[in-house]
Formats: sequence, C-alpha cells, structure tokens
Amino acid sequence: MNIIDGKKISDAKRAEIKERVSKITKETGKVPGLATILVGENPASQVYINSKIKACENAGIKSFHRTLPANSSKEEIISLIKNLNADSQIDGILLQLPLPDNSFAQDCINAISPLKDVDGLHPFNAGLLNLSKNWQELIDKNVLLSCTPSGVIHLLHASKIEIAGKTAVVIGRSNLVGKPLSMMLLANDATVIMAHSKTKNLKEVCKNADIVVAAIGKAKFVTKEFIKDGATVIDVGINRVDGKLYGDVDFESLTNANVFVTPVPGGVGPMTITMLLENTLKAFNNRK
Ligand SMILES: Nc1nc(=O)c2c([nH]1)NC[C@@H]1CN(c3ccc(C(=O)N[C@@H](CCC(=O)O)C(=O)O)cc3)C=[N+]21
Repeated sequence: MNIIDGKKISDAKRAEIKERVSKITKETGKVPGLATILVGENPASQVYINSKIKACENAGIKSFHRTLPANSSKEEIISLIKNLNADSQIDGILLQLPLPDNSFAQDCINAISPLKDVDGLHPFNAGLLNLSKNWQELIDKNVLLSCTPSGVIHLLHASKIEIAGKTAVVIGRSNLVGKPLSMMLLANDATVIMAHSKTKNLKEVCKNADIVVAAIGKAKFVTKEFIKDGATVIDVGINRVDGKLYGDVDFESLTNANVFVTPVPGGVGPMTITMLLENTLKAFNNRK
C-alpha cells in the first residue's frame, strides 16, 4: 500500500497560498476576506468552521464569522447573505452545510453572489464546471470549484497519478462531492462512471477501475474486493463511530495490496480546507 499523504500535500499548498496572500497584501494594501456562516450548533460543523477560521488566519486571510440561531428562517439567512454580498471587505462567503433545516439550503446558496461563492455550489459556478472543455480552461478562467472535489484532483495531480484515459468510478452522486468531482475527472479526460445506491454489481464496476472515489457516507464500505491491482483509492468519507473517525474505505484490508490510497484522517479532509483558501484568493482576484 502506498499512502497519499494529504496532510503533507495540503501543507505545501497552504504555504504557497500564504506566499501569494502576502504578496497581494504588500502590493495592494488589501487583505482577502472570507465570511463563514454557521446556522445552529451542530458540533461537527463547529469543529470544521473552527479549522477553516484557523487556516485562514495562518494564511493571512481575514475571517469574518457569523452565527445564526438554529430556527432561522430562509429569509433571515438570505438577508445576512445579502449584507455579506454588499460588503467590500468580504471576498468569499461559505455557508456551512447541512443547515438545521436543509430543505432550503440550495435557495440560500443561490443568494450568494457567484463571485463570492467559494464553495462552487451556486448554479452559475456549477454551470461553468459543466460547460468546461478541459481542466486547463477552468484554471485559466479562475472558476470557483467546489472544495472537496478540487482537493481530490489536487491530490491526484500532486501524486503524479495519471487521470487521462483512465477509468474512474465515483461512488456517490451528491451535489457537494460526487457530481462535481465526476465533472472534474471528465475535464481531466478520465472515463467516468458515476455509481450510486441503485448501481448494480458495484463491486465488479469498481474492480475494473483505475481510480475509485468513495463518497458514500458508510464506514469501511469499500474493501479490498472492490479494488484492482495497481489502482488508486480516494476516500472522501468522514464517519464518526463511537467517537472515532472512519472513512468509507476499509483501509486495513488494503494494507498488503499494491494500491495508492488516501487515509482518514489526513487525506482529503485537510485538502478541502486548503481549496477553500485557494478559492478565497481566486475570488479576491476575480473581484479586483
Ligand atoms: N458549505 C460547506 N462546505 C464544505 O466544504 C463543507 C461543509 N459545508 N460541510 C461539511 C463538509 C465536511 N468538510 C470537511 C472539512 C475538513 C475536514 C478535515 O479537516 N478533516 C480532518 C479530520 C478532522 C476531524 O478529526 O474531524 C482529516 O480528515 O484529516 C473534514 C471535512 C467540509 N465540508
């Protein structure tokens, strides 16, 4: 087993971002700003938000944290978002998901200015990803790309894992991860299979893949039997069982296999936050 060290790759990228922020601040006298919004008091969300705020501070990005009570209406959340849209100090807005009432989450995201949508979840940015012809075009045009999927692509690139012409199976079709990641792999010229809960013969489908991405939400779901010799396994899962953190991949079962694999923790998670910093910088540059 070859471990893809997400923490190390992420730290290197954060150091590079910090340099760029410092250069911008010296040249323009301005500090890129990120607003985070937490609705309610979900303990996991509080932990993630705190990591994001800390990462911003370390990179020289100014963070503005806003909290709303758990019973906030859609209108109250959108009203706060509109204020942040109008605030020139704020380059990016992150609405932490899930909302206590997640039924209107997309309506709230739609209220975020597409120029400040550092999660890449606004239909405008999701649309730009869908319309892209290749990865380079997305980079050249500074398109705001959803953080977890773009973090996965960065891990693959940094690990020199070939994507073009390879078969990639993405398990999970969420708007936050599975769908955008499939489009990003396609933009990198992979042959992409989008698998989900209704997929038949999932084990066999995965067994043919060069790259398997698990974004399912079930601890240790993907075992050695899913993975062919020489394949790369990316674990997007974060499952808390009895206070312990597990991915969607049965990491131990792959110990003696000839595979590349991301651990949990220390794999995709840190990259998600790193890409949020990257997007805040992109948003700053796009808004200039
Ligand atoms: N609007 C929005 N954007 C998000 O990007 C978003 C979100 N909502 N809601 C929740 C998910 C989850 N997420 C993670 C961020 C960091 C780690 C992370 O740093 N994980 C560490 C471990 C942290 C721990 O111990 O819990 C690691 O894997 O090494 C994990 C997960 C961002 N999300």
